[in-house]
Amino acid sequence: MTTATPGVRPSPRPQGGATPPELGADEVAAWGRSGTELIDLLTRARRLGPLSTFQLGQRRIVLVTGPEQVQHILAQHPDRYPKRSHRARVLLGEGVISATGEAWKSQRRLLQSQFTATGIRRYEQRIADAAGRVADRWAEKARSGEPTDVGQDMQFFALDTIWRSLTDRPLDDDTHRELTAVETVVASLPTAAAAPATSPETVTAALEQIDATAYRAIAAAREQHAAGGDGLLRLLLDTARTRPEYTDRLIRDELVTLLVAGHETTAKTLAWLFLLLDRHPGIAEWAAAAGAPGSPVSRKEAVQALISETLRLYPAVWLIPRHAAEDDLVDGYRIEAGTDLLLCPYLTHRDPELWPDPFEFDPTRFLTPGRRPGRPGAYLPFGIGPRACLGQQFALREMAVLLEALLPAYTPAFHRTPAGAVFGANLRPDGPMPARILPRPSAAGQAQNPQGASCRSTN
Ligand code: HEM
Repeated sequence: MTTATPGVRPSPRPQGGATPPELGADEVAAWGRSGTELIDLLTRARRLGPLSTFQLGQRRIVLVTGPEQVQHILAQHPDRYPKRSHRARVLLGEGVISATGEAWKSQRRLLQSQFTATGIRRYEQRIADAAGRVADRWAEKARSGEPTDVGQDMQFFALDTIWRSLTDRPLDDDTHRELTAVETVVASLPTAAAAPATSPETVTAALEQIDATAYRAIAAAREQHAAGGDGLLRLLLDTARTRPEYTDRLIRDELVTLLVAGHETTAKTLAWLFLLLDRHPGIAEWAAAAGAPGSPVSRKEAVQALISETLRLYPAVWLIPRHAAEDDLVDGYRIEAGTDLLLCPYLTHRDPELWPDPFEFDPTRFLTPGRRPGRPGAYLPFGIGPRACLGQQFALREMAVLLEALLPAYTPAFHRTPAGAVFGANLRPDGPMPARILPRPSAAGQAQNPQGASCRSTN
C-alpha cells in the first residue's frame, strides 16, 4: 500500500521499474544484414528473458514470452494493451478482428452465440459435408494413384467449411478461384508493422476481387433469405434490420473476416499435422490404430492430442501484437505508453523451462496428466483473454471431423515436403505438398465418409 507525501502530486505513472533487458543495436543490425526471418531476431531477444526489448527502425518493441507476463497482458489487463490499427485492416475493414472499443464489444457479442460449443452444432452437417468431399477425393486419388497436393486439399476443406457455414452453399469452383485472392492479400501483409503500406497493384486487384465475391454472396443470401435460407450471413442480415450500423460494408467486413480467420489458420494447422505425421510414422500408426479394440486411447482422444501438439509446435498465429495504451509495470519492468508489444506463442510453446523436450513431436504429452505445464499463459494457440479466438470450438471440431475420417483410412506418401516454414501473417509450410494417397492396409473398406451416419465421433 502506498501513502501520499504532503505537497507531492501523485504521479499517474507506476513508480520504479527497470527497462526490460535490451538486445544490442549491433545484434539487431547483424540480424538485418542476415536477411533471415523476424523469428530469428525474436529468438535472439528471447535469450535475454521472458520480457526483452529492442529497437527496430523507429519503433521500440517489447517481446513477451513468459507465461505470467503473457497472462498479465492478454488476460488480466487487456484494456491497457489494446490491438492497435490491425495489420490486416486493409482486408478485414471494421470486422470483429480489427474493430476496437465499444464497436468490437457489440460485434463480438452478436457472433459469440454462434461459436460456443453448443452454437457450432448448427454447423455440424456442413462440416461433415465438407469433410465428406475431401474423403471422397482421397478415395478417388487412392484408387487412381494420381497425386494430390495435401496443403491445397486442406485449404479447400477449410474454405469450403466456413463458406458453407456463412452462406449455406457448398463452395463452387468459380468462387474458390476468386477467393484465392485472399491468399494474395494475406501473403502481402506486414508481420510486425502497425499499418500496411500503400497496396501494390496486385493487392488492389485482389481486394477488388474479394469485394465483388463478398457483395455477390450478400446479394445471394438476401434472396435465399427471403426463401428461408440459413447461415451466418442470415444472422448479419437479420441484425441489419434493427441495427443501422450493420451496413452492407460492415456485413462485407464481417463476412471477409470470418472467411479469412476461419480458413487460413485451420488449413495451415492441418497441413503441419500431415507433415509431422510423415516425419513420425510411429505416431501416424498410433493415431490410425487409436480406438481399435485393445487400444488404450480412443480415436477422439488421439486426434485431439495430435491437434494440440501440432498447434504447440506450429501455432498458425505465431505472433500476437499489442500496443501499450498507458504506462505499466510487468514483472517489475517498466512498459511505457506507446510501446509496441509482440507476444510469440511459437517461442512460448518451445520454452524448455515449460515444456520437457520442447522440440519433440509428442502428442501423448496432452494425454498424460502433469506432462504439460499447468501455468496459465504457457499454451495459447488460440490466444487468451477477451480477444481470444472466436472460432476455437469451430476449428477444433472441423479438424477433428476431417481427421477422424482420413487418418484411419489413408496415408499421404509425399513426393517431397517443404523444407521449412514461412513466418508471415501466419505460420505456413514454405512450399507445395504433393503426395500419392495410399489406403492403409488395415483399413481396406473402412474409409469413413463423415457425410453419412458416421459423422458422430467414433469412440
Ligand atoms: C487452428 C485454427 C485457428 C487458430 C490457431 C486461431 C488462432 C487465433 C488467435 C491466436 C486469435 C487471437 C489473436 C489476438 O489475440 O490478437 C484469434 C482470433 C480470432 N479468430 Fe481464430 N484461430 C483459428 C481458427 C478460427 C476460425 C475457424 C474462426 C472462425 C470461424 C476464427 C475466428 C477468429 C476471430 C473472429 C478472431 C478475433 C476475435 C476478436 O478479436 O474478438 N478463428 N484466432
